[in-house]
Amino acid sequence: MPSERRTERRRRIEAAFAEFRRAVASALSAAATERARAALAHARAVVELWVRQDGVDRALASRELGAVLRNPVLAPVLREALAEREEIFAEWTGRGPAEIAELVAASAPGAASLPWERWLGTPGRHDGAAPVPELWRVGVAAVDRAPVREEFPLAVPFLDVAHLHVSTTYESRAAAEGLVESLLLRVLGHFQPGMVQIHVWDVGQLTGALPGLYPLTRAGLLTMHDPTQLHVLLDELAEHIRRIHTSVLVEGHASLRELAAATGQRTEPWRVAVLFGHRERLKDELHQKLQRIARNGLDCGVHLVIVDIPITVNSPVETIDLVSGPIGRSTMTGAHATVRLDPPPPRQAALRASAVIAEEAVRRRSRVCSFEDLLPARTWSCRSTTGLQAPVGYHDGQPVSLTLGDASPHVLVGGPSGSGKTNFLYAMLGSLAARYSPDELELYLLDFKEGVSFAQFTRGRKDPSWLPHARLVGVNVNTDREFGLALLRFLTEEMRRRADAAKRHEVTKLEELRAEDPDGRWPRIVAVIDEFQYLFSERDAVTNQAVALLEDVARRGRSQGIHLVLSSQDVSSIEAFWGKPAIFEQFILRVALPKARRVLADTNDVAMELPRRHAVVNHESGVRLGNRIARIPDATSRGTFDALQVRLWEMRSPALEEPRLFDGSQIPRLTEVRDFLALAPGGEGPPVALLGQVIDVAGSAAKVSLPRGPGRNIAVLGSSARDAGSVLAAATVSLGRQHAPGEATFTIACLIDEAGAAGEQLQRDLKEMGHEADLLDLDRLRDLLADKAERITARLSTSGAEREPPHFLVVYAADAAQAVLERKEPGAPRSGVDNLRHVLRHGPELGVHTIGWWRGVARLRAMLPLGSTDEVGAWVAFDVHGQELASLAAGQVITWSPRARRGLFFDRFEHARPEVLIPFDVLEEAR
Ligand SMILES: Nc1ncnc2c1ncn2[C@@H]1O[C@H](COP(=O)(O)OP(=O)(O)OP(=O)(O)O)[C@@H](O)[C@H]1O
Repeated sequence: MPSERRTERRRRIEAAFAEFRRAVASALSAAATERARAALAHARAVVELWVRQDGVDRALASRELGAVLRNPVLAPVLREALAEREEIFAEWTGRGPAEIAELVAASAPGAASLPWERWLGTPGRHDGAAPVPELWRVGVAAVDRAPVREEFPLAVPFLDVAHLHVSTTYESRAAAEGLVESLLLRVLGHFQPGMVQIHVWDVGQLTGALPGLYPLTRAGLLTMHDPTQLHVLLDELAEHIRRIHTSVLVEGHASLRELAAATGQRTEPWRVAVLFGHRERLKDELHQKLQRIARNGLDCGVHLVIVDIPITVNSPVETIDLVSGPIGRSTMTGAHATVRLDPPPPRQAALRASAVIAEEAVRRRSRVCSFEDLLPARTWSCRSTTGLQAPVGYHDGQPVSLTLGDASPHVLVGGPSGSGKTNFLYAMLGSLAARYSPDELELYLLDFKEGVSFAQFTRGRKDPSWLPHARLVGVNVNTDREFGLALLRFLTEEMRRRADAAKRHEVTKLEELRAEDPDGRWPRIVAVIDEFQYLFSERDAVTNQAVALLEDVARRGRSQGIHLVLSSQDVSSIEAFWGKPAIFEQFILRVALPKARRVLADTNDVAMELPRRHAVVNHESGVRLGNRIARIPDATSRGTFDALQVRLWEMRSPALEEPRLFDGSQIPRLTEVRDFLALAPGGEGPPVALLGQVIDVAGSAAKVSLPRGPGRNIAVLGSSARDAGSVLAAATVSLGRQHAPGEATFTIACLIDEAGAAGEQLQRDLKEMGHEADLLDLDRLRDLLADKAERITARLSTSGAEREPPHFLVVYAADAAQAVLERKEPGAPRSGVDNLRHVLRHGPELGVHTIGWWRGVARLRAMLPLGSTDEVGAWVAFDVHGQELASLAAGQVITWSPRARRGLFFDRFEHARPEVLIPFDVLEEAR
């Protein structure tokens, strides 16, 4: 039945459809659940992403996201985010802010971080020598996402380490000005007035910025610059940076900070330039100038506070971006902390404080700076490794320093008589001596002035103190230019010693040597020669030698830490100086006193206008750009240098010896001379006769060695019985000191009455030493010579004759015997003169040495074999002119004009040329 089948089919179809719908429905419902699940997961993932992106606190704070987050369905996301944040901040919460607060308190002491109520109104005390605060407080900050909002102080690095860049919105500009004013008040409150100078430039206005600081303008501590003249300010700053590099940072220090750390003093004030812009880029040229200052300023104490001037700089800059009023961000705290600036001190308090600082600055500046002001807070705290630096005067209350080092090794000081050169030298020496200990600095001081202006440095009759740094002090030397040569020779010798030591350590400079040999004693040496033109006062050998030595010291002293200070009243006429560029070019540092001529460059006439008691200190070879004018305090009145000297003297090491004194007016005592005291019987080598003192730094004796060999006799020439007697006595007594009694024979012959007393004194002296000493008259001398000549002949003809003890024959006024000795006695083989010649010629080989005084060169020659002078190997001449002496010095030209109490000494075995001798004081002394 077809219809039943149809029905059945339909039912099956319907069932199949029903089944299909069910299946479809079921499939559809499953898909919906999955979708809902997926949607929830997606929603949570998205919310988590937002939370992670913005931070849970920001997300909760946001109206939309906050509502979403509070949906219970998303609770796990919030829970997890909060837990995670707690975990992340666990280290920070409670501890972090406290640690920062501690750090700020330590790095920003006093006015650098304390609330203004604690310090504002009192001028700062720090002079810049102590470490500068590393941070300066500007406000507080808090980490945006921290679970607990905890504020911590925000302090920024500033002086010496970073510039500050502030950018504002329209509504936060006032807050930025408050920030700058507060920061500067902190800086001004920390340092002594004058140590910080502020320059303000505001593109929009001539005045108006930083009103709380206005009173500072009175004292020149704040300068408002013309809005149209930014380039002038930038040029000034650039020039200042250049000057610091060329005249202050000259010893290899990279920055003023490093220099202050090395030397213990800060001589240059900081300069802070505050620039207010209006968010527009500067013109290229200005932008580049500013970039250069930013790049180089920090090392030279030049700091920028830039407000609203877009600039990219390649040097440390802290940035504060103010977004709304005092709220913003800083590079110090990063992108995740909000900064809130401290409110600035009330205007009236700021004005009062600025007025107090200005007053103090004016007071300090107008106060006549005293010698005391030149002295450092801590005596002997500076190191001279890289150079010497010391203030010598003041300009506007700021110290003006002088630097001796690689870049400015030597100083030339000039000024007419009475202009204050001596006073300047005292100020300089006092300032140096108070800073550097005697292990860091040695002084060699020579004064060619008539008078004794350097006598202060040595022990005096009333004042037993002496300057511990002084190793040599020369006074009354104006007639003996050789003292200058002696000093220069000593310096060249010392340069050689230092160069040798440097070579051994494979270095080239003193600075490196000190690093390689930290236990060695390598002080810098400052050698002062006052009125040095005396050295070159004649066209003679002394001048030539002085020029050569000076050139050497000037050129090589630089690297060996040896510095010359040459001072003169008339520098202009010193031909030997200006005619030798190799010398004067080394004198980079020039000091000109009022009306000094030629000390500075020819076109620089500033010294002509200089008031009394001032000096121009110029570290740039005298060019105008290098002028620094300083008022020099009184350093010579009682209670100034002398008081310092007593203090330093009391601090000296007990091992330190007194300085050697060159006193041209003093005659050295034989018995006090080191070389004499060192003599004793049984010494090694041949006996040595001491004739007097030569002019050298060691105070050495003029020595003649008397080995058994030809020519070893000594002649003293001249008419002065006193001087000749001194040489004869010194030679004989010193020989006596080297022989035990009986080991040598002494015979004294006194041929004129004038010398009688001296001969008798010498005999007594020898006897006191235990020696046999005959005192002969002319007749006995003739007999002795005859006898000696015969014995000498006999011994010469006997080979292997026994060695006899030495015999010293001392003859006063030997020429007086000529007439008598020339007479030939009947039956005698030779005349007395022949015998003398024989003794002079052959005696020394057999230990018979004659020490004789002849009252003139011709008189000596008359008693020597014709044409011969070989018998006289060593001589001292007193009032004899140079040309007469040529024959006794192998024909060399001798320029010598006799001077009172000075002899010329020559030992042809030892010397290339004669040298000056000071006879000893040998009288009235118990030996
Ligand atoms: N800066 C100063 N403050 C106070 N007194 C000073 C100062 N400079 C110099 N004098 C005084 O002026 C006088 C002359 O100074 P000083 O002797 O230093 O000059 P000088 O150039 O060395 O002169 P001369 O070459 O004639 O010796 C001295 O009495 C000195 O005390």
